[in-house]
Amino acid sequence: MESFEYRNGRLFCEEMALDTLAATHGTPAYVYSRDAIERAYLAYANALQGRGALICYAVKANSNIALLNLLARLGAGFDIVSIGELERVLRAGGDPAKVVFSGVGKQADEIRRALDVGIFCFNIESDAELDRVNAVALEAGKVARVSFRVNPDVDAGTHPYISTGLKENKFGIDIDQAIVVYRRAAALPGVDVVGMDCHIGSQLTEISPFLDALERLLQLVDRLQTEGIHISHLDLGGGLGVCYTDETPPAPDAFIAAMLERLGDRPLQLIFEPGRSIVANAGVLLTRVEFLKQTGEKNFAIIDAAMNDLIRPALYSAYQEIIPLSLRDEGESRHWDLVGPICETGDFLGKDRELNLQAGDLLAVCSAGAYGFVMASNYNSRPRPVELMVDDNQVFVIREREKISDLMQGEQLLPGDC
Ligand SMILES: Cc1ncc(COP(=O)(O)O)c(C=O)c1O
Ligand SMILES: N[C@@H](CCCC[NH3+])C(=O)O
Repeated sequence: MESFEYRNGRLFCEEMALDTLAATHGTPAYVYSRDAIERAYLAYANALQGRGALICYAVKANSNIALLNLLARLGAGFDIVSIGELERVLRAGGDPAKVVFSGVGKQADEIRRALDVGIFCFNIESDAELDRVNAVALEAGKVARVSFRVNPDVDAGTHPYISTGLKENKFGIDIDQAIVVYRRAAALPGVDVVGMDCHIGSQLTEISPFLDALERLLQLVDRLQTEGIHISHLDLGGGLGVCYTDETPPAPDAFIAAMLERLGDRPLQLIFEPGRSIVANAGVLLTRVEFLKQTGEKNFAIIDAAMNDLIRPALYSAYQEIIPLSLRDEGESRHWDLVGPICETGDFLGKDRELNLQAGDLLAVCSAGAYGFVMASNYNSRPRPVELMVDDNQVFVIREREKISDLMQGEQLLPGDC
């Protein structure tokens, strides 16, 4: 996390000391570094320069409109999976002509809205979805540009819950059946077949599964070409991993170079849909130690952030580093389970972490920029945290901390007489 570093024992995000932010804005708090986000995006953009490629940031990873706006200003396109995500992109100044629409269950009103604003392409995931897109487009007097998400049946070597490119997964169209769907689509009047896409999983730390998938897709592109079905773009999805602890995923430029080498001079426009690799290490979750509780068995540090704020540890047993905002010379380190106040045994952000702790200490849960706030909930009626964006020595509140009154918004008591 290059944009986060210790200076004289205090953890900084760019030019802002994080303990100062915690004092001003409270905890738990998500903090993002503008510089880190921009650098991560530019790593892709620079590696693809001159190729006419589209980098469609996967909005699901972190959908705050301030962050989307930063990426839109750099020229990013967006990968969306719902109309809510599309409206965020539009609100953030994103260009609809650079939007791809993924997801297995697009609804008719979502398709209609996406057609209205003129998105780049629908990434279709089934035969039935093709019929729906075709019907909605005809009804609207439009032609939808479509790509088919092919499931290439490759093992991404990642956590089973975030692996998506195996035959047993719900995603995409079986590569062996895809040709039939392409043929059918080519004859439908409401769609224009332009692309092929895949996304084989998330947090991949090796290049080889991507290359395997690409190989299989290219064979299909060639086969379609012999039948007169011309594919003009190839969307290779997202999935590049990041370092949470000791993983060594390829850097975006090495990953892109490997893909480009395999593609050679084929006249295919390339699309990527990175999410995690743009934002994960650009964010931290700040939390405060409320109590230390030592049982005969274990040492628990009860913190003010919980599984509702960051669910990855509970959901995937994901490991995220937890570090102090201020380093301490005196006292001794012990092994702690860092647990939240929620009434669930699974409510932990870290287990067995060696830390020198006292009650009141401030901590940062690292690599929290992706799949952090977006997966937060109000479980146990806990307001969701504030989101802050640091830009050099300035800080901006990009989403206010929720208030207790927000929690009951839209709820109604039953009439007194029933
Ligand atoms: C279709 C699609 N594209 C892109 C992404 C982004 O993936 P990642 O955050 O791993 O880059 C996802 C999520 O896994 C996805 O489902
Ligand atoms: N939410 C997951 C990744 C899922 C990716 C979405 N397709 C995570 O936190 O790792």
